[in-house]
Amino acid sequence: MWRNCVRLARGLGCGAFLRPDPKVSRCGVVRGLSPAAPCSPLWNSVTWLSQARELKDYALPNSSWSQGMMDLYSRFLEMCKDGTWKRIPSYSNSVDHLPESLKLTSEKERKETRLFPRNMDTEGVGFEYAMFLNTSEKRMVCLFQPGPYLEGPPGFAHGGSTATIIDSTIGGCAIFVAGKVMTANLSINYRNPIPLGSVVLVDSRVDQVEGRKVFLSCQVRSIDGQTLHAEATALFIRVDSTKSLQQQMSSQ
Ligand SMILES: CCCCC/C=C\C/C=C\C/C=C\C/C=C\CCCC(=O)SCCNC(=O)CCNC(=O)[C@H](O)C(C)(C)COP(=O)(O)OP(=O)(O)OC[C@H]1O[C@@H](n2cnc3c(N)ncnc32)[C@H](O)[C@@H]1OP(=O)(O)O
Repeated sequence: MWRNCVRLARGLGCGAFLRPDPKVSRCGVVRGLSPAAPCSPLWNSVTWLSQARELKDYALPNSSWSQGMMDLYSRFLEMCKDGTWKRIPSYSNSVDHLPESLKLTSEKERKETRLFPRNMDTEGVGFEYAMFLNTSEKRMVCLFQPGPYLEGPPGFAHGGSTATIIDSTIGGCAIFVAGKVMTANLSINYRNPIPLGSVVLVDSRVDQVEGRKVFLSCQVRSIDGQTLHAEATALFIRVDSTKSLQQQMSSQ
C-alpha cells in the first residue's frame, strides 16, 4: 500500500514530500525524468510535461527565506515525521499538481498553465510560501513570507496578495478533500496589516461539505499567534464528480 501511495503521489507530483528523491536537487529541481523513470500509469501520464522542462518544487527553502520562515518550516517538517502532516510540493504550472483523472481535456492539451503566485522570476520578491496538509483534520496551513513586489500600503502587504494566499491555501485544502473545485465565494476581514518580509501562518480547514458545496474557514496569524491579520470564510463548488485526492490516495 505504501508503495502504491508513493506511486500515486509521484503521479501527483508529490514525491518530494513522501520521501527523499535522489532525482530532486537541493533547490527542488527534478532532473532528467524520462519514460523509463519509475513507472506507473500516473507517473507516465506526467512524464510528457517533465520531458519538456524541469519540474522545480518552489516550496523548498531558498536564500530569501528569513530565519523565522526556516524555523517554522523545520517545525512543520518535524510534524511530518509521524505522518500527521504532509508537505505539499508546489510547481509553477497548475496541471503539474494534478493526476490525469482531475484534468480537463483542455488542460491535458495545454503545456503551460501558469499558477499565478509561483510565477515571479526572482526568489523572495513575491509569494514565498510552503503548505502542509493534515488530512485527518481536513486542514491546510501555509507559511507565507510576502516580498517587496506585494507592497500595498507602504511597508505592508497588498490586500489582494493576502486574498491570493488565502484563496490558494483554502483552495488547496478544498482540492485535497473534495477534488476539482472553484472558488465561488471568498469573504475576508482584514484585522491587522501584514508587514512585508514578516512570516505569517495561514491556517485553513474544511468546516462542512454539502453535496457539491465545500465550506471552509481560515485565519492568518503572526508566528507567535498574538496578532490576527485576517480571517476568512469561503465557499468552493465541486466542478466534477471525480474522487478527492484524499480518497484516491487512501484507496491505493
Ligand atoms: C488550480 C489548480 C491547482 C492545483 C493545486 C493542487 C494541489 C494543491 C496544492 C497547493 C494549492 C495551490 C493552489 C490552489 C489552487 C487554487 C486556488 C484558487 C482557486 C481559484 O481562484 S478559482 C478562480 C475563481 N473562481 C471562479 O472563477 C469561479 C467562477 N464561477 C463559476 O465557475 C461557477 O459559478 C461555479 C463553478 C462556482 C458554480 O457554477 P455551477 O454551474 O457549477 O454551479 P451552480 O451555479 O449551479 O451552483 C451550485 C450550487 O452552489 C451555489 N452557489 C454557486 N455560487 C455561489 C455563490 N457565489 N454563493 C453562494 N452559493 C453559490 C448555488 O446556489 C447552487 O446551490 P444549490 O445547489 O443549493 O442550488
